[in-house]
Amino acid sequence: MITVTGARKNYGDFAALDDVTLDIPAGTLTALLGPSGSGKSTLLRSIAGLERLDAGSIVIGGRDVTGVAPQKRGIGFVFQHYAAFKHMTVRDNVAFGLSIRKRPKAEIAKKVDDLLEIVGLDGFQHRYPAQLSGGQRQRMALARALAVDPEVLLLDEPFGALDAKVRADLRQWLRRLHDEVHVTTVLVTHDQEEALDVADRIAVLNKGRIEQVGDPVSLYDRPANDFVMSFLGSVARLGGQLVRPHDITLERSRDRAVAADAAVGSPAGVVEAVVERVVRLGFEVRIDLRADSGQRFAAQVTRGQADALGLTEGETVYARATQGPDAYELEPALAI
Ligand SMILES: Nc1ncnc2c1ncn2[C@@H]1O[C@H](COP(=O)(O)OP(=O)(O)OP(=O)(O)O)[C@@H](O)[C@H]1O
Repeated sequence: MITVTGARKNYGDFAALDDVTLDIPAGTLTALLGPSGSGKSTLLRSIAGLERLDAGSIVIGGRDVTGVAPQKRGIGFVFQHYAAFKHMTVRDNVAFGLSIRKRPKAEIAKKVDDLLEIVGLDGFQHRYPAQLSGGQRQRMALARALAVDPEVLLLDEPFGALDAKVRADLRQWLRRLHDEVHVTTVLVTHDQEEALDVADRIAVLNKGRIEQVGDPVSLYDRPANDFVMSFLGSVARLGGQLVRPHDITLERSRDRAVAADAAVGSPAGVVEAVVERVVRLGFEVRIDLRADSGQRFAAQVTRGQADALGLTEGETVYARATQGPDAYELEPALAI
C-alpha cells in the first residue's frame, strides 16, 4: 500500500501538486491519468523520492518514506526514455542493481535468466541496447527495475515513445506480467485507452488535484464530473446534458422518439437534428448531426442499426439519450 497524504509541490507560484491525497492498494496496477501538465509525473517522482514535497507525506508499506532517499525506498523506476548503459550487454544491464548490491554470482545469473524469460528477452542476453528495438529496450528496463525485488514499480509513460501497435502489444504484456508478479505498480499515462485497458484502478488528475479515483468501469459509467466524463471517452451535449455518443438513439418518427423518451423520463428530451455525415468505422457507424439549436454532436450506432435506419445526409432525425438522467451522476451544477 502506498499512501500519499496532503501532498503539495510548488514551482515558484505554481502548484504542480495541490493537496493530493491518494491510497494505492498493495498488489494493484494503478494508473495516474490526466492531461499534460496535470501533475502526474510530479506525483510519481515524489513517490520515488526524486522530488521533495513542500508539504504532506508518503508512506510505502507502512513506512514513512517522506524524507528517505530514492535508493532506500524499495522502488523500481522506468522512464519513457530508458537510460541503458550502452557499453553493457542486456544481461549486465539487468544484473546491474544486483551486482552493486554484491549479490552472489550464481544468484545473479539465475535471477537475470528468470527475468529475461518473464519479459520475453531470453536469447537476447548478449546483445547491446543499440541492438534492441524500442519495445525490447523498455522490456529490458522493466526487467532491470524488477531485478532488485522492489516493493513498488513506478512507470512514467514507459511506452510513450513507441508506435501505436507496439504500445498496444506492450500494454497487454504489462498486464500479464503484473498478473504474474503482483508487484504494486503505478503507471503514469495521458492515454485514457491505455489506462482503461491495463489498470485495476485509475486516479484522474487535473491541475495538480485528484478529480476521481476508481476502477475503470465505475469511472467510465459514473464519472464524478464533466472533466472526468470528457477525459475518459467521447461525449456529446444533447439538450443540455452530457451523454456518450453510443447512448444516443435516433428515430425517424418524432412521435416514437417522444413516447420512448417519456418512458425513460429523461430531461434531455428529444432533439431534432439534421444528418450532416454518416461515417462507417468498421462495425460502428458515426452519425454527425446538427441540432435545430445549431449545436453539432455525434451519435454512434452499430452497422445493423445504421442499416435499419437507412439515414442519408440532409435528413431530419430525432435524437434522445437512452441513459436516464442519473446515468452519469453528474454534479447538478455541471449538468448545464
Ligand atoms: N522543475 C520544474 N520547474 C518548474 N515547473 C515544473 C517543473 N517540473 C514540472 N513543472 C510544472 O509542473 C506541472 C506538472 O508537471 P508534470 O510533469 O507533473 O505534469 P504531467 O501531468 O506529468 O505532464 P506530461 O504528461 O506533459 O508529462 C507542469 O505545468 C510543469 O510545467
